[in-house]
Amino acid sequence: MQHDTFGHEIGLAEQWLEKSALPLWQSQGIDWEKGGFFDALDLVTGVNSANRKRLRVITRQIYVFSQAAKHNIPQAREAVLHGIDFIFSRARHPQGAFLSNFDLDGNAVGDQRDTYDLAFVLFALAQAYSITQDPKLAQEALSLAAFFSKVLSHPRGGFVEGIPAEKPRRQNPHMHLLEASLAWVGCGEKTVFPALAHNLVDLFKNHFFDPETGAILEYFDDSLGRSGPDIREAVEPGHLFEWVWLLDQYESLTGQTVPYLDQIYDFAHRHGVDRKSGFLFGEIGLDGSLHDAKVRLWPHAEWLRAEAAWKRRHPEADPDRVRQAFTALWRFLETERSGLWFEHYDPENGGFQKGPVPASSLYHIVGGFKGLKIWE
Ligand SMILES: O=P(O)(O)OC[C@H]1O[C@@H](O)[C@@H](O)[C@@H](O)[C@@H]1O
Repeated sequence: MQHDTFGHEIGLAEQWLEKSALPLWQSQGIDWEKGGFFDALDLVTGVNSANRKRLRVITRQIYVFSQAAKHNIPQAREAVLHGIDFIFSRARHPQGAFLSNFDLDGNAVGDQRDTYDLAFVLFALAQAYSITQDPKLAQEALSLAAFFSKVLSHPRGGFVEGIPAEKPRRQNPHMHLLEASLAWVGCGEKTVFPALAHNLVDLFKNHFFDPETGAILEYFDDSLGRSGPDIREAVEPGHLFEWVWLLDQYESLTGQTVPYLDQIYDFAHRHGVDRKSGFLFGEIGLDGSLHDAKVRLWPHAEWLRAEAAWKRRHPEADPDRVRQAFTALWRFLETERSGLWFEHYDPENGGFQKGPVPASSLYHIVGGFKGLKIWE
């Protein structure tokens, strides 16, 4: 039915990406001279406003430009190779894996190897592999996966937070590791990554997911339980939708069924959406109570791709749910300079906050829009 194909939204998304965001982030967001990508652009001038570089952003921008390269956007492939070059030449740690933080010149700052960021390295390698088929990228991914299992795995299940291993343990790095594993499954890897994906979904089922409510908890103790004074009972609606999308991907890539997906989607809708503003809440409790109404852009991009996946799973579902999520995301993009965005919304403090525009969110926006099947 034409009415449900979201042609209007797809048109807006493609136009925003191709005419505004990608040209701007290509000209202002890549440090061709000193390597890597800039961490944030100024909301008004559109030039770099950060004094650091981060592995997280380098890897996420590799995803953005890989998607753009598949759509033949000029210089996108070069941007991907530029990012990969930074990871291999500047970020490699002598004892294995990759460092997280750098100064503007690309010199390492500190010694941290962060599990969340390393999951994104695996993800970025898959993205670059999908456009180059370079076997070196697959070898690097397999050796990083071996580092995960030999060095980062936690004796009580899952993975430590990094080296050094911070507390509390979180579902978040595991979620992104599942995303990375599925990206490699999508590239045709048949042994290491399908097994890792199954292992992570088991972990999800046994620890992160709360079967009584349909919620997903964020923080855990050493045994991935929830006891101890430091373990906050927090649920992030953005992550609920992110898991809906990921578990849908897991089902279609592995053929396994995930019976509790509907429960998560229902919990997210029942408690995660602020009916007054039309945005998601930043954080809620296990009982659905409001913890924090302040919210970032990225949860809305995850909301959009979850709704788009949901509509494909349930063709009879109300298409307005997809439009509602699109509208929420779109409102973050309505800045004076198209291609930039407001990152923070605070309903108690004047709505959108006019701060620096973090590069880390472009990955979410592209992912959200791709959920609508743009560029296909
Ligand atoms: O490092 P920044 O830019 O804050 O991004 C980090 C944030 O990214 C998002 O994708 C989510 O995974 C959040 O849970 C995370 O806190």
